[in-house]
Amino acid sequence: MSTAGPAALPQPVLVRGTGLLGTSIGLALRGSGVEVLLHDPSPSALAVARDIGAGRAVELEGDVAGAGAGEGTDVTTPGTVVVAAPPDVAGRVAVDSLLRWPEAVVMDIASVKASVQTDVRAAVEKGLLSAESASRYVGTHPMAGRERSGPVAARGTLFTAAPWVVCAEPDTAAEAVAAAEALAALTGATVHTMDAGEHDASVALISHLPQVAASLVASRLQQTPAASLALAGNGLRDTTRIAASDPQLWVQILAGNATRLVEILHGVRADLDRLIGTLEAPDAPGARLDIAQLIAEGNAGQARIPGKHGAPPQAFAVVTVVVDDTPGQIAAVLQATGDAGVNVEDLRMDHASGHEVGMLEISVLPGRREELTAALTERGWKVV
Ligand SMILES: NC(=O)C1=CN([C@@H]2O[C@H](COP(=O)(O)OP(=O)(O)OC[C@H]3O[C@@H](n4cnc5c(N)ncnc54)[C@H](O)[C@@H]3O)[C@@H](O)[C@H]2O)C=CC1
Ligand SMILES: O=C(O)C(=O)Cc1ccc(O)cc1
Repeated sequence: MSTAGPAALPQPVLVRGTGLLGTSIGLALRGSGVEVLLHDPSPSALAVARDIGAGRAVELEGDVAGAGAGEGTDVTTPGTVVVAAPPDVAGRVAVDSLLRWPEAVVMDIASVKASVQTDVRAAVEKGLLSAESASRYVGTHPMAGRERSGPVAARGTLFTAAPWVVCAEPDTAAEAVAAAEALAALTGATVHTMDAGEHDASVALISHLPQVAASLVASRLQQTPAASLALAGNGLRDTTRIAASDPQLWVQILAGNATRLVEILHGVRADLDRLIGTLEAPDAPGARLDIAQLIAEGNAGQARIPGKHGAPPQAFAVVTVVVDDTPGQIAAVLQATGDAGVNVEDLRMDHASGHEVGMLEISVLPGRREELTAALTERGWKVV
């Protein structure tokens, strides 16, 4: 857990790269009263970020192309630089920032950490940077995002209760670690400390494998007749949501962590080959047990995923209520739930295609299900 207070964040904070993440960081920091400067080589990305209130747009000295949307070359020296550029340029922008502002803490938020760290260390080896200068760099990664990119999709609440990894390496200055922890905490995130290698191995499994799996499943749907797709339920939606992600970003993420991901994919391939073999002869002795084992192993892995806010996994009971597809219905059900004194642990809405009704799924503590079902039924709601 972070111990750094807001004072540990040197201000102003300059965000370099005002896409989805950079603009969301700007919005979250502005919401906490932090002074934020913005820069992006794309004039439109910069102007949108500025216009939605993520900070003050600036132009950088020596940026010959000039972003054009800044309010003149900035003379303010940033106390902290957040590099929120795409992964394949994040290292270069981090080194450039360390050189430009010799006192500033420089952090990046790229999805893969070892490659950015390598770029910073290479600059030291080439004599471009002193080891002391490089110690002002700290790699970080907020584990929050969206399937969409660009500043228009940005949200100041994106990081609320999300994990934010801070890679404290032996050669990272304590003030840089403290600044990163303070920034993450100011956005509402929860700090997790690990080194870059441990981070990259972790995200290969918890982020990069799910992306590949979602893309592989969703790619099967390209030629599927509309009549079949009309039957789709939450299973398909849950397993393919992130298949809508930006290909340009994911090319860089997967290529940047390829070695670690390939190791995991070999394991997946072995399991897949075994499943295919089993299903080719489903009546062979032991085949049913093999299938049951696969599903049970999935149960065991799924049960280990922590709940919201990093809480231990918890099974909630779900109360499903049929609501008309008209304004105010969800609010009315939630009001009735509150009146019954039952806390909503989670909520989702499901629409049956071709029907004017929706299914509101209210997750509650298992011991409260009967009570809520009775209370809602008594108030005239249809609980299924
Ligand atoms: N999209 C996601 O869900 C998450 C992304 N990240 C990381 O955040 C970073 C930004 O990703 P997004 O905001 O999603 O991408 P994005 O595509 O929405 O924004 C990237 C921005 O960087 C700008 N840019 C390009 N070259 C630049 C340079 N040399 N200097 C400064 N800015 C430059 C682009 O013009 C663009 O506005 C990436 O490193 C990504 O790995 C981290 C967590 C989640
Ligand atoms: O939408 C989701 O569930 C994600 O997992 C988004 C995401 C994408 C890239 C990252 O580096 C971190 C998080």
